[in-house]
Amino acid sequence: MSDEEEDESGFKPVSIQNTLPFKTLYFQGHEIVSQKATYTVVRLLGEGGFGAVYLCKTNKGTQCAMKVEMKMEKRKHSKLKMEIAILKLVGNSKHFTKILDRGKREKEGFFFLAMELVGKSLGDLKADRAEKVFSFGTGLGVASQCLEAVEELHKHGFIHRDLKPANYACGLDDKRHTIYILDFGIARKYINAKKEIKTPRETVGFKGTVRFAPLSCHRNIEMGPKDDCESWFYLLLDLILVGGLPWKKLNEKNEVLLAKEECRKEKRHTLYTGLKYTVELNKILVYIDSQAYQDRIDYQFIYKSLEEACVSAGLDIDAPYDWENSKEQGTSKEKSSRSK
Ligand SMILES: Nc1ncnc2c1ncn2[C@@H]1O[C@H](COP(=O)(O)OP(=O)(O)OP(=O)(O)O)[C@@H](O)[C@H]1O
Repeated sequence: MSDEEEDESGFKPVSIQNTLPFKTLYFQGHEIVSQKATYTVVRLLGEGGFGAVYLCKTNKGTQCAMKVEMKMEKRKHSKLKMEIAILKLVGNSKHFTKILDRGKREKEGFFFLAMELVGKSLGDLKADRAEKVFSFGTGLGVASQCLEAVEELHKHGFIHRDLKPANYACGLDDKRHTIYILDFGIARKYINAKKEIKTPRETVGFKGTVRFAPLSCHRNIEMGPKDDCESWFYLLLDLILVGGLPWKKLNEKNEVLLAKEECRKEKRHTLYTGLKYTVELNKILVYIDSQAYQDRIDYQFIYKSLEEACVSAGLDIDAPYDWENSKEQGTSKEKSSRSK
């Protein structure tokens, strides 16, 4: 992420009036007042390295998710600033949460983003299942929507670089069949001001999550749209493989790289352990692996292959998802915090 990109965010914070220090936001009932609304913290939804996401209630009686990030002098790049820039750019796109409000508290040093509240993450939804994976039909249907979100992001000149089940969630109420993409903290612009693909840098540091990282990331090579597609493919397998990805139990980056490389050769079959309908899935991986940094992705080919895999299995890719068949509703971590 370059400084030039940070400037492109167009982030114009609105100052909010509140004098309580950042840490008190952790308490239920704490109020954040902006020019638009008063937000009351209901509960913590999740915490990251530099901030947290809260479930908030507005003075108009609606609910929203509020992401708060500490402003750190030493950090060059604000993750939240990047998230706001991307959400602004994609506008009302189906797979992205809408921005409701945003601002900055200069004195206490934090930024906030109030956004549309969504439901549980794919990681949490999967954990709710007895077998800890989705059914084949749900997995492929959900993965297809996950790719639509990535396609939209790529269309706007960004790559995500951290695709994984925890960074996607289902919607609430009548949006339970819609998948949302979250967390653009390490996204990168791969298109320059002239709308050309940026010249790849000679070497790039590791970014993202080891389990879902593409080969290029392990090898310190510049990532492009096809690398997001590779991470997306690991995500798809993670949603449906009962034993998880073959490198699930490995922690060391180089061991994981080796396992990913082996799955391209003699150990190909270990990628699909327990799956019955693998021809179309393997066709997708062959296609992704044939792409280079600068290539334009044929997303339609991938959607079509997913549909064909469902047809082979006698399933409808648009059928209701596993969680739509259960009555349970709720935002991320709600279940675990209720059961504590
Ligand atoms: N709009 C939203 N509605 C409901 N829950 C959300 C929303 N946005 C994020 N969350 C939840 O909040 C938690 C933290 O979200 P997210 O990963 O975006 O935060 P983060 O601080 O960037 O985390 P990290 O630093 O680990 O990447 C996750 O459990 C996520 O599902």
